Amino acid sequence: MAATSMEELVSLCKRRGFIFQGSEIYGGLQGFWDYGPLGVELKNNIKAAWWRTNVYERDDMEGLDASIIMHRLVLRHSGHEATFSDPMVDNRKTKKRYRLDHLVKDQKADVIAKVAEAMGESQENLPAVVSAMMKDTARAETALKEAGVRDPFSGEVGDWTEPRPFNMMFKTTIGPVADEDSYGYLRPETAQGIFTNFKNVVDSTSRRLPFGIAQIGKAFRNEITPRNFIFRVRELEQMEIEFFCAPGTDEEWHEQWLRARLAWWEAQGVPREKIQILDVPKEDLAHYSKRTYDLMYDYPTLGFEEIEGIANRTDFDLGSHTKAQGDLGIQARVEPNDDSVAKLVIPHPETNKPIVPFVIEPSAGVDRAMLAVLSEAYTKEVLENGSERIVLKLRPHLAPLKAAVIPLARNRPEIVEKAKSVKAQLQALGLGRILFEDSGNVGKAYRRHDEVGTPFCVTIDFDTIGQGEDTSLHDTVTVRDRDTMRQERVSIAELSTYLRSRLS
Ligand SMILES: Nc1ncnc2c1ncn2[C@@H]1O[C@H](COP(=O)(O)OP(=O)(O)OP(=O)(O)O)[C@@H](O)[C@H]1O
Repeated sequence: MAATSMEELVSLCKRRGFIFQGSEIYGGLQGFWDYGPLGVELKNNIKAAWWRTNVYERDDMEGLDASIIMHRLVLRHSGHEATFSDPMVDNRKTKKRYRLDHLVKDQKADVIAKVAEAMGESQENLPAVVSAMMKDTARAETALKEAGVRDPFSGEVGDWTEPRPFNMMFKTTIGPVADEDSYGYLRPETAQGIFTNFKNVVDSTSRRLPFGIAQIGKAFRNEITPRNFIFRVRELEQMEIEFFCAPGTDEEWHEQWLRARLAWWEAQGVPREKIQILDVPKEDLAHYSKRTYDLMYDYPTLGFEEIEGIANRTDFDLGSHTKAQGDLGIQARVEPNDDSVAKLVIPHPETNKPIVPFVIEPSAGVDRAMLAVLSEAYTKEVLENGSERIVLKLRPHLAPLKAAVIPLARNRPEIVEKAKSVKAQLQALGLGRILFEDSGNVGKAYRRHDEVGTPFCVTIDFDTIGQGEDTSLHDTVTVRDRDTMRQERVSIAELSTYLRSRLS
């Protein structure tokens, strides 16, 4: 089972401390979210699972953590200054601003058909319609008005401007003097830090082709209309791999990474049938891409939307950032670069001649991963007594809390002390966070831990301390399983092995 609406996820996340609105006590800041006590654990677990699979379990990968603020020349030569933009349109009446493709997509079918017809494109191919609008913006303005495109804010037909490109990078001044040259950018993707460090990593690790560099970190995009909870945010986190290979082997590596990434999503509880592979049509490809597979996950309420892009970026990036471009046989069309001081080459595995390698880039969003994982885990069950329970059936390695240790009576020091010592014993296993939970009401604690996906609740009672009716239960605890709700009596001596085998 999975969540059926975004609202139930939003509500659970707020109620249980996964995700809060950023700057909430001052009215909130649109497109920014804060991860609460359980959110930070789930997020860390997702990132750790990704790092384990893509760095530790492979022999052809290195890790990196590059800085967020980058030299403006990096983003100039990457192409972002010129092209990292979304089409934007304003409604003069409401002063609201929209991303053109989102605005058109959200209209009624007959309105979309009229816009498409005016632009001479098929209504089935929205990217083509939008691209035609950006090529002939005067015609686009007329098309928006004549088709009766409504403003989602007011519900009324808008007085639309000509659409224009809006650059999504956040600019910031660096240092105490704000002059023309003292600005940099917050990176809009982590990838550029990998390209600019290519030579450093090769020189310091003696890597040869094929090999990759992995990075997890924040990226910033001034999205025109951030929306749908953490699906489209302005401060996001990415898990990116740039995998370098010899030209001619790129297509095979692209396929291999597609398979590897689908397997990873499945291991996080996101089943194969909930992901569609979009082989992005040639006309919609980013300027650097030879081919891109977008993995589209079936989000509640939203439907199939991108969770990860796997792009063949050819030799465009390193070719754009290298010096001596003319000597290197670069295949992509790159802009001249007179600023770079490094030659970004590596020996060809067969000829040993220095080449600019091709790049395969699997790029996934942490926030969108979190939403998918939460959505898949979200389960509503009707119990035998007719009551309903919400349970997050997260894979144990992702669960924010691995176990809760609950003293049955919080006013009995022997029970509380025993519970604390059991908590310390389990915490020392290094499986993740174990919670000491003395809220007093075991039934309520079970409910709460079902909702946040804690795989096991361990209860310490009078039997545990040898004061129950059955003295043979001395030094045993009750372990309740989240999914089956079955309770088992387990001796404290065996508890570590019991939990370790079920949690790892
Ligand atoms: N604004 C955002 N909010 C949350 N995650 C994002 C955002 N933009 C990108 N991502 C994540 O980063 C990944 C790689 O970024 P990429 O540039 O390929 O996205 P994109 O094609 O611009 O996404 P979209 O078309 O949805 O704007 C995406 O698959 C997504 O998981």
